[in-house]
Amino acid sequence: MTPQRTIEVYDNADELYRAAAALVAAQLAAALNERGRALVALSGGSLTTRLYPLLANPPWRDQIDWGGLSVLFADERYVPFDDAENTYRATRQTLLDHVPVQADQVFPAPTYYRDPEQAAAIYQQQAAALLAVHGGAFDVVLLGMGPDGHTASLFPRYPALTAPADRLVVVVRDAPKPPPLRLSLTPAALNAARAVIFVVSGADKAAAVAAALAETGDPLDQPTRLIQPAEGKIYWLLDRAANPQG
Ligand SMILES: O=C1O[C@H](COP(=O)(O)O)[C@@H](O)[C@H](O)[C@H]1O
Repeated sequence: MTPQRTIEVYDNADELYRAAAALVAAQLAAALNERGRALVALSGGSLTTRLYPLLANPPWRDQIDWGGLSVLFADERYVPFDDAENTYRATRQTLLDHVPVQADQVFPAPTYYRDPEQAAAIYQQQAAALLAVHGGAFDVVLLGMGPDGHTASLFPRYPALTAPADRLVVVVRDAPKPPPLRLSLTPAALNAARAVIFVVSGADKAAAVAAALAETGDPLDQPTRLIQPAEGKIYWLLDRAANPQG
């Protein structure tokens, strides 16, 4: 089934991120209201500096019953928790340390294992267990996109794109964007979602947005096209600079 897709374009980045905060808060509030709990997968990069500080503050912070939330990461850079590149660290600094979420509600990717394959296996178990508790789906998967079209740590033409359907987490080696070693949820895992929200800002991403929204071309060249939650909705929130139509 093709998911329902909504594209919204905002005049500038400030408006984009405010709209994204409103949408994320509304989706999580609705899930919490309906089921008493919600599962979210968070991404890193610009979302940590632009979106998460908004969610950590009124009015959006007050719309979410944080006690019912479980938090996973769509991807993680394979660096220690105290490394400036670590997404869990950045997310704590800009969001999680500022909202009433307890440590046992947050599931950082365990990048402290010497063997990343072991870390991926453990993160896979955690993701599977959380999905089972949450009815088999994330309530919200929050994604960015790089100028090369990568999303989470799914880079064009990388083996992670064709991971078997029962794999939820993969190790990504030699990523073209540093740091080179990463963990990522797979397309199959990200597609187990009631809502996927892409938030994309900046003129350097307009060409990748055009390819992402196109119906033609090889999806392995454009990983975002593999994100098609059969039972969910997709939102593309763009600022005018990132919109291929301007
Ligand atoms: O490396 C990453 O890049 C993507 C996109 O980041 P952005 O800064 O261009 O928005 C991000 O979504 C992902 O989580 C991160 O690991």
